[in-house]
Amino acid sequence: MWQALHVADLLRQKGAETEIVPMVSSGDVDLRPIDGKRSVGVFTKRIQQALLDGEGDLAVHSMKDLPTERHPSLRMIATPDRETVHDCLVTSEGIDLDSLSDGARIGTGSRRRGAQLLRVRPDLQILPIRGNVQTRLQKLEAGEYDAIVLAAAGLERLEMHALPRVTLSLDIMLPAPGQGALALEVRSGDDSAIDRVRSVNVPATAACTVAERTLLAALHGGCLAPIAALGTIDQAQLQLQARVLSLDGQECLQAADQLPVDLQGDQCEQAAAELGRRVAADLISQGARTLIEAGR
Ligand SMILES: NCc1[nH]cc(CCC(=O)O)c1CC(=O)O
Repeated sequence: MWQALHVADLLRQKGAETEIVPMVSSGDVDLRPIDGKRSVGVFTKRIQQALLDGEGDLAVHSMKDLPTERHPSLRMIATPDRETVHDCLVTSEGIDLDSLSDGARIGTGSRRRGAQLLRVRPDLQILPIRGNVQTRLQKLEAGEYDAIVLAAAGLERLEMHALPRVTLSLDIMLPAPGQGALALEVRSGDDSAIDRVRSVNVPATAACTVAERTLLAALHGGCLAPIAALGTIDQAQLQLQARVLSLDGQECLQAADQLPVDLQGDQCEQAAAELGRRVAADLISQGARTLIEAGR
């Protein structure tokens, strides 16, 4: 809801009025453990169906929840400003990773988060957790876990500034492709929506996230694999760093590369995609496919 209202606000600044159509996704209500096929697209499918059925004209997704395989009748056409990309450790005391007791119970259903934590703290117990941010916080509070890992973006959007949490550094926890960014999707061919929605696109965010998502797609990992990637722009250079891990964190392949981009140019997203493919190829040459297969 926050994200939809935010996009409505951005569109209003560009002179376009909108109406919010609230919806509950299965990711909000299905609390069963994460499982291969069933868990792909749980936060986005319901909303995409509403677009296809004409219940709405614009879908607002968390980009990291949106599978990379595109629907033939839908188009992701804009990526507004990005929130913080980091993950953070949430505990009742606000302690850091080093201060967690030996064998502490960590709630995360994300293989990417679990593997990166185990890489630096092999003693931790990684336990499944599901639901939206509020549900996960309730489970922490109830004592089911000693800590949980959440995206800073979600907490900042929900204005949970008082929540005891520490930011995990990028050396320890590289984010999911698209983390902190929004994906705006419309029906392909809906030219009036496309024109208006394009006006809130931020080219720098689009370039970074295209690189991250192209890498993810090239690895055929799907959104559940232990794959982390982050694109950044510094002095007209687009940089992409990425990691593929074994589930126990004992193996960790890393790659990074960069190329010059012209954010005003119309070739920018193609260049970003090229960078994503290049970094993916590097990881594949190091054996990423085997790690990803083993982690299924
Ligand atoms: N999988 C749920 C989800 N989807 C997007 C966010 C956070 C906001 C974002 O990354 O854009 C979250 C919660 C979390 O991972 O902590």
